Amino acid sequence: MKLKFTKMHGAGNDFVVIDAINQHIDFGPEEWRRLADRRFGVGADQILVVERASSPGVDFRYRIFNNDGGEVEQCGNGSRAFVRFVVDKGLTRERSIRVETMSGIIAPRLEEDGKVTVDMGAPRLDPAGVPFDSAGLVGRPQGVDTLWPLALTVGGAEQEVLVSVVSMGNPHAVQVVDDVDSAPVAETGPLIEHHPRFPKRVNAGYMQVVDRHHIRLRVFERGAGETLACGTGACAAAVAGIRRGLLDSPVRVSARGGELSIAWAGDGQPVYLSGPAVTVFEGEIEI
Ligand SMILES: N[C@H](CCC[C@H](N)C(=O)O)C(=O)O
Repeated sequence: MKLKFTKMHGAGNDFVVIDAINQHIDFGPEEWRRLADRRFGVGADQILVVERASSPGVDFRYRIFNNDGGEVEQCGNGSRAFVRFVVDKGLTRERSIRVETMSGIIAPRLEEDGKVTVDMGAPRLDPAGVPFDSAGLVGRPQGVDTLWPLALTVGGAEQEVLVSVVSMGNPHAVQVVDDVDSAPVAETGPLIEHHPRFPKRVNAGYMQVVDRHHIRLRVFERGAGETLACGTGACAAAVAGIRRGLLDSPVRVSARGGELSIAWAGDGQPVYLSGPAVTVFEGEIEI
């Protein structure tokens, strides 16, 4: 079939966005994976599929597929691209939208300056909520957060990495590093992503604290590898840093692809993510 799509990015985290309201899409994981492939398809970190909502009081539903074709619960940068898309396509006249995702309702808002702020909902930090298997592990209390030791085998040598586990609807394991540029993201990112203690795999965050209101962040994403920015990863890192007493809200997050801003008022409160959403080109592909 001929498929119309829009190529977008949020701070360098790139997407293929599909209008599934005006196009009938009946793809499986293989088609999503081929569409996201950077050689055999259009290429993107994630595919975003825009549908009419099925629940009352909600405007849209959007589904998220990683580069590996797997459907996932949440995408922070994607939620901003989604808003830019539905406004630019005239699918809504609203600027504040309630949208249903696999992990619940989020509320993005298109600001006058073109940035988008998203109420990403409240984080979960209990292992069952992530999901994370903490059986037999002794957590290391750090402030009001707990650090969990992950045993990794890197180059044949055993090492232990201490991570905060946070769910933003999707799972994150965040560690503090001295310098993100020299952090072993390529070596340990895949090992953390596939660690047996994360039954649904996990996004691996590497956070460098610049000051109490600023971090540098790299994320090896579940199902996509290292991306230039990760919205939910930025939320998870800011939450972990605030709970550990290392950061104060708001937190400026410098990713390799651009700047994001996170605000969080503490336990049980929603995390607000702000940042850019850019349309790169429109296209059509036979798939
Ligand atoms: N790789 C993520 C989904 C995309 C999240 C990221 N692109 C964002 O902006 O939040 C996962 O498997 O949970």
